Amino acid sequence: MAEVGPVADKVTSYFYALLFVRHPGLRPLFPPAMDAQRDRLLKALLTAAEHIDNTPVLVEYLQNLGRGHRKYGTRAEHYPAVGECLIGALNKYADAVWDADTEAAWVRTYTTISQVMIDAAAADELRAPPWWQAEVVSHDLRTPEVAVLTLRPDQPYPFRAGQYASLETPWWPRIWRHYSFASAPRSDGLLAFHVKAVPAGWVSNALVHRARPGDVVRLGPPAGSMTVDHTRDSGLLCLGGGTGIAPIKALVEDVAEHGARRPVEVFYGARSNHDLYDIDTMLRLQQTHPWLEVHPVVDRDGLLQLPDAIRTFGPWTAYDAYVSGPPGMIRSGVDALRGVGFPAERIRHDSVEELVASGS
Ligand SMILES: NC(=O)C1=CN([C@@H]2O[C@H](COP(=O)(O)OP(=O)(O)OC[C@H]3O[C@@H](n4cnc5c(N)ncnc54)[C@H](O)[C@@H]3O)[C@@H](O)[C@H]2O)C=CC1
Repeated sequence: MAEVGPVADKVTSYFYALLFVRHPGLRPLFPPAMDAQRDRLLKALLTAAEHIDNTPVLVEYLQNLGRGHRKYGTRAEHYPAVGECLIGALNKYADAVWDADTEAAWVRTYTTISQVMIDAAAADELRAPPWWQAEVVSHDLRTPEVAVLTLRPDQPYPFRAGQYASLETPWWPRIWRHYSFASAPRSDGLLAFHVKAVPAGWVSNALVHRARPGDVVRLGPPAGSMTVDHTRDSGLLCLGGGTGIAPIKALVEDVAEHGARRPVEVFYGARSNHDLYDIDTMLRLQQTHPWLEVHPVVDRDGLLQLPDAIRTFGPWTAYDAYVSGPPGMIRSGVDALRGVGFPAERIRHDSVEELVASGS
């Protein structure tokens, strides 16, 4: 991987060129514009390499990836074609260090990775569709850029509070973006998402400015491990920045449904009062649940940012932490939590790489 890093862009461009020339039938499985897709392949490889010594984490990551690939129409027989082109591209750009042993090691690695993905997809096929269709049943514009959407899936959609789904709109076929569920599973089966239209964000702009009740989107399977362990009785320290409050609200509902009296402290950060678009809901939840404290944190010209706020409260020794929001906030939130003594294994958040890829 060390040789590949500096020429990563070239490797991925060459890989896709090889793939589409040798296997033109696979082109329709990919989005028309390939820029974000190029990054994704490499991110997946780097994530796999990063966790190579932690088998359970790696296997779970790959299983999720395998299940998630069903919605693209990926089948088991596509994997060898991809592997052959990937190894062709690596060979070309890591020429200086490439020999028969290197090739054999990559073939072994790729075969193992793809087998885990293929097996997970096959197991998933027995219990879930590759994707769900979901109708927009309400669309509530909370600020000029933020909409809260409620969707009705065409069949039951099982998920856990704190997870996210990939979503494709009819206006940008084959372009999928991740959004966290903004509610715990509901008895009426409806799903809620908070979406902020970001500059040049095709999917987010379509969802905020174009989607209306009656429109139908597609959802991939649920993913993500920012979930509550109900076997523990530790408190929850939650940092939600901007639309990152969505999964935090879902976690609060989840704790409420489990009836446990664990303390939950929510720090809800925004750039201005106006951007605290869901504060009324959070304060209503606080009124209903004596174990819940909600602290709005509004940026003061960058002087007090959301992660700084946790230093003024505490101690947090009996808490697990949940962090959700823009990638920069997650990074500084994790730093701040480590700074006040949180061990890494008690901090949960979604992958920053996924968020960077999905923030549009
Ligand atoms: N599961 C998750 O982690 C979720 C993440 N998101 C992400 O949250 C983001 C929401 O964007 P906006 O509402 O525009 O947020 P924003 O840019 O308005 O920021 C929200 C809050 O985070 C703080 N913040 C932002 N950057 C920071 C940094 N580098 N260091 C410290 N604090 C920082 C701000 O001060 C503010 O309090 C999107 O990128 C979206 O993808 C949204 C939903 C769920």
